[in-house]
Formats: sequence, C-alpha cells, structure tokens
Amino acid sequence: MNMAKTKTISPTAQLIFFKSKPKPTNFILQYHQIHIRSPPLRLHNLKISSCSIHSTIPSNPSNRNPRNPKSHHSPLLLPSLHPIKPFVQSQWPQILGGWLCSAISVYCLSKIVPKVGTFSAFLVQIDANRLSIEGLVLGVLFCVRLIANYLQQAFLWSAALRSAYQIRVYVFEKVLERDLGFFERGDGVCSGDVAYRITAEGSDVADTVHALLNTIVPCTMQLVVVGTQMLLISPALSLISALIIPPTCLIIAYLGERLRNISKKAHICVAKLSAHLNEILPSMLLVKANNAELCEGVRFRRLALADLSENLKKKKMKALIPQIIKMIYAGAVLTFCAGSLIIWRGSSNGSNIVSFVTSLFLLIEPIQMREKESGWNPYAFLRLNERIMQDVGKAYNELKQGEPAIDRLFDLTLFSSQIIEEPNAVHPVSVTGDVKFHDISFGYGQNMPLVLDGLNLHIKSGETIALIGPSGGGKTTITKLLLRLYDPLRGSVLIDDVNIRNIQLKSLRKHVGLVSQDVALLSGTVAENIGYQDLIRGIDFVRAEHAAKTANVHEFIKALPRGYDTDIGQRGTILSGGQKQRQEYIELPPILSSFVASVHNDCIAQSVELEYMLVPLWKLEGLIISFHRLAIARAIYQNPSILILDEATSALDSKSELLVRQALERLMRNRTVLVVAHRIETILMADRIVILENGKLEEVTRSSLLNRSNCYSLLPSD
Ligand SMILES: Nc1ncnc2c1ncn2[C@@H]1O[C@H](COP(=O)(O)OP(=O)(O)OP(=O)(O)O)[C@@H](O)[C@H]1O
Repeated sequence: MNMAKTKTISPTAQLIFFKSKPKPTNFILQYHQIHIRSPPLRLHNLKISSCSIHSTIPSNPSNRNPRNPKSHHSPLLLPSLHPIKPFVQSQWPQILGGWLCSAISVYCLSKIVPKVGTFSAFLVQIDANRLSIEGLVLGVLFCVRLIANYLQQAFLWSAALRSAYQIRVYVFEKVLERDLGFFERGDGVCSGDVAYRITAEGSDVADTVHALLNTIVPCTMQLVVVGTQMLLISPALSLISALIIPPTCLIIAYLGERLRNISKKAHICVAKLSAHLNEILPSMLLVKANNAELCEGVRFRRLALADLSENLKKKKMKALIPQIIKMIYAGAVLTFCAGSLIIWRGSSNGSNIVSFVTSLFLLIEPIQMREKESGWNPYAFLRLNERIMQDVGKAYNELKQGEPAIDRLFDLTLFSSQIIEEPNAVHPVSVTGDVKFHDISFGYGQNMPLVLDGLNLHIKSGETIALIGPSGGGKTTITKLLLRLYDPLRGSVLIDDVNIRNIQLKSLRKHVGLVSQDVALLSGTVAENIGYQDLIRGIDFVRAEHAAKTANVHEFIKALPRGYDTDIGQRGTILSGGQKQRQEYIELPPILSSFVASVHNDCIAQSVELEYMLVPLWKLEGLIISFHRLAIARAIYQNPSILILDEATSALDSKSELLVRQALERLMRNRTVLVVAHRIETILMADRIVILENGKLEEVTRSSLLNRSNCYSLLPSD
C-alpha cells in the first residue's frame, strides 16, 4: 500500500479510503493492522478480502480516568507528553535506528575536528604522502557523517510521522465512539475545532515528537554520559557546574511554561478562525440575504486580530527562548571558568582542568576533543556550540508549543459514554420488526424540558406508521431513541419484546435502517455510497445494482461519466464529460454553486462548496431527487426489518415525486416503517397515523386528519 487518502465525509466525521494499486496477494496494512486474506473483495481500488481489525494502539491512553481529563498526567518533567508515550514507544525500531545514526555522526565529527588540525599541520609541512592519506580519511569521515545525518533524519521523521499518524487514528476512532449528543450539542467543541485538532494540531504533534527524538533525547543521553565523566575527573568542579544547572533549568522551565500557555491560546484562536470559516462559507445564502457581508467581515477581522496577537506573542517567545538559553549558556561557561581558575590555582593538575573543560563542552556538543593541542580551534568550537544551542532552543520551542496540541487532541478522547452496551447484549440474526415504545420520557439535558413525556406506541411487524406533529414536537427524537442514539430517561424501547438496551448496538443499527431528510451523500464512488455499510467487508456489486434499480436511480447512475465508479467526491465532474460538451450546463463558481444548491438542499451545498459545479439550473432539482433515490438505494442495500423514513420537507415536481414515491413504496414493502411524514400522500400510504404533540401521541383517522392538516405544515401533493 502506498498511500492513505482521507476524504471528508461530513463536517464531523472522516473516513479513510485507502487508495492503492490492487494487490492480488495477502498483505498487512498498518495501522491499525488490517490483516487481509484472499479471496479478495473490493474497497474502492484496494482489493481486500475478509479482514479482521486488531487495534494495536497501546491500551494506556484509554485507561485514563475519563472523568478527570488531567488524570493521565504523571508528575514527570513533561507530563503533557505522557499520553503520546505508548505511540512513540511503538516506533522503537526507527528511533533506535535514528539514534544509532546520530551516534555514528557524532563519532565521525569527533574524529573530523582533530583531523582538520593534523591535516592543516601537514599542509604547512607540504608532506604530500601524509596529506593524501589524511585527506582520504577526512573525506570518508565526512561522507559517512553526511549519510549518517541523512539516515538519522529519515528514521526519526519516520518515527515522528508514524506516531502522529497513530495518534490521529486513535483520536478519530475515539471521536467516532462518542455519543451523538457530543456532535449535536458540541459540548463546547464545534465540528470545525475537532477537524482542526485532528489535522493541523496532529501535524504539530509530529513536529514535537521529532524535536523530542532528534534533539532532546540524544542530548539527555549525552548529559548523563558526559556528566558522569566530569564527576569522575573532578567532583569539586562538578559541584560548581551542578550549582549552575538548577537555576538554569528553572529559568528554562518558566519560559517553557509561558510558551506553552501562549501556544495554547494561539491554537484556540486559529481553531476559532477555522471553525468560523467552516460555519460561514456554507451559509452564504443567509449572509447575503441578510446583507451581512459587512458584519461578517468585522467578525472575521476580530477573530483574525486575536489570532494575530496570540501568534505574534508566540513567535516573539519562540525567538526569545534560544537567545536566553544562549545567554545562560555563556554566563554558565564564564562562571564555570572563573570557578575552575580559582580551583586550578590551588592545584597543580592542569591537564585535569583541560579534560574537564572539554567534558563541559561535550555536555552540549558531541565532539570528543582528545587531541587538544593539534586540532582544537576555539572559535570553530564556539560556533558549533552556538548552533547546537540554537538547535536545543528550537527543539525546546517545538516541544513547548506541541504540548497544547497534545492536550487538545487527547481531550477529545476523554469522555464517558452514556450509551453503554450491556455485557450480555444479544445479537439477533433477524427480527420480525415488532416495535414498542413503553412509557417513554425524554429530555436532552438535565435542566431541559421534557420532549417526550410518558409516550406509548406499538408498531406491529410489517405495519407503516405515519408520525406527524408540530415542528420541534419531538418526531426526530423518537427515531433517535429507536436507533438508540440516546437512552430515554424513563421507560423502554422494545424490538420483538427485547429491550434495545439488551441488543448489541451494531446489530440494532443493522436491523433498523434510516433514510434521513438530509440526503447524506459521502465522498467516494456511487457504489460506495450505496453499499456504505460494507465498505470494509467489500461491496456486493450485484446487490448494489439491484438496490439502485429498485430505487429508480440505476438510469441516472448509468448516465454518469463512470457509472457506479463515478466519484461523488469530485462534485465538479459528476455532471461534466459528455454533458459538458453538449453545453447543457452552466458553470457555477464554488461559492455560487453552494449558494444555489443551498436554496434546494443544505447537504448539496456542503458538498459542492469546494469545486466548480456544472449544473443546468433546470436540472438541479432532478439532481437532488437522484441523490434522494441514492439514499433510498442505500437503505434497500442494507435491507433492514425496521425502517425509519424522515421525509424531506422540500417540494418536488410531480415527475420526481412519482419516481421517489415508487422507490419508497418498494423500500417499505414487507418492513415495519416509522415515517416522519410531511406530505399528505405519504401519510395516506400509512396503515395508521399518529400525532405527536406536547410529548404525547394521539392516533387519528385519515378523515379527521385532513381537517387539521394545516396545523402541521403538511405539503400538499401535486
Ligand atoms: N441535540 C439536541 N440537544 C438539545 N435539544 C435538542 C436536540 N435535538 C433536538 N432538540 C430539541 O428537542 C425538540 C424536539 O426536536 P425534534 O428534532 O425531535 O423535533 P421534530 O418534531 O423532529 O421537529 P421538525 O419537524 O422541525 O424536524 C426541539 O425543541 C429541539 O430544539
């Protein structure tokens, strides 16, 4: 597999489509490890067979106490890094490889520096023989060092990016596990912010991990090794050094904490900016219709200004920290030299002092300066140290500004689910479709008014119930309870007399299908949209085609440029090709296409905002209807025993109406159907009609309904 492509499915959810050349043989995808065995099925253009998914993500992060977001922090020096530890540790082969290369590079440098001195001495003596030997050795050392440096970077970036990839996948999977309430209420985190954390801040995490691996960890190792050497050479001088280290660490820790706080604010500012754009751009109709361009310009400017201010503070602090580290370094070296001079005067052992000073430099710069007399150029040495100090400062910056990103990413994974699957939940292979709502009371929050209050409803197997009522009356809420997206506060929902709390969630949502009034088309091909539930197992194309035919959408699909393989994600191309040549279509720029589409349907507006759309205005309605029928085809493919239809509120022309109605009739056949109805014709198709008002249900007859239909904004049929 050569590449994993992430495509947006909805503002809050993403699905990874693995794009690769089909591979005929068994192979393993990581990460998570998807073990693939023959015979192959097809997922997009990746050939896979039955696959078992094993989460190899270490268990540590999920074991944290979800009630206390900070409970994972251990009293380590860098507690914010604790959550990423298992992900980084799992990359140990790359990390070891990188550090080994780093050691080789340092070793070469330790040889190169004195050799430069020897080489220059032979240059002065014009000793051609020795000169060429020394030159060759120098050249080899130089080349080895270059290769080692390259490999070090390649290994460590590989470890950092793979860790970030695993973290992203882990966080996204956790986000997917969250209850619907999180996405609907937001809990203070809007979908744009979630997307920003997983994308942009995920990249910051990669930089942080790289900084950690590339600089800070080798430096720590070096500190320990050289510190031990210093202690062996002169405990007294080590004591002086030790006195300098704590205040230095304190100052650096203080500055680091400041950078961390500033970075957190900067992250929040840019996330707000991104969330605001995500909200406003698809809502251009609202903005323009309300003459709100100026107002939106001002709101954007305010957010952008806050971002500017926080980012400026961050950049200034990032620039300041390396300078302060350098200053501390220079001060420390001066203090140390003064101290050593005092001790040296009282002692005759000058060579020990030289060795010790060398070790002190080695604390920061990995050069072994054994041949002090021949090759040591103090100016070059100082320059090297300065560069290293800059690197250390830069790495420290990366680390500190990555910490808030880690915090914010892992905050998304800290939650306790309200919808908990019972340990002994059953997995019925089939259900007859008998549904009972028994004494249901439900409200969306503890202090929120009850939406449903002591509601009872029995839908017999194979029966169609039309649910009507005033807007905001709770019709959609009933459907959410049936899908167990929320649990009722009181009462129970039963399928075939089994409380749905005792049915496995996967099984429940397999037997209960939903065709929502939001025509939720996802990125991917038409076939993938129809066989959505089988994306991983592999789509059954015969079944998909049959579903499309039953839903009256087969002809529409056949007319698309690549039929069932047409990528719906590429909105611009869906209607291009031959249709474009016949100049039946007008080209709408992104903003206008979303604008026009949003008049008809919000979902289309979301989908088209990024691409040019080639659409005949007179056909736009037809396109939306085709999308409706695709959604119906998806439900037919799923073949659930119980069907929830949340009918679209928009008006259709009579031809489209007929096509959709035919598709719906076929879909509803031999199923238990609960239809949230807005059209009189649909209501008349039902076996029974119930009105939901003030949280309670009342059954009505068709004739009595026709007298009161205006109350519920029912759409007349053509
Ligand atoms: N996630 C939520 N959090 C808080 N309140 C909600 C949530 N979803 C819906 N509500 C509120 O619950 C009530 C019932 O909403 P619901 O969507 O079930 O009504 P509905 O009858 O389907 O309305 P419509 O016909 O307009 O779609 C409304 O007052 C709505 O504002």
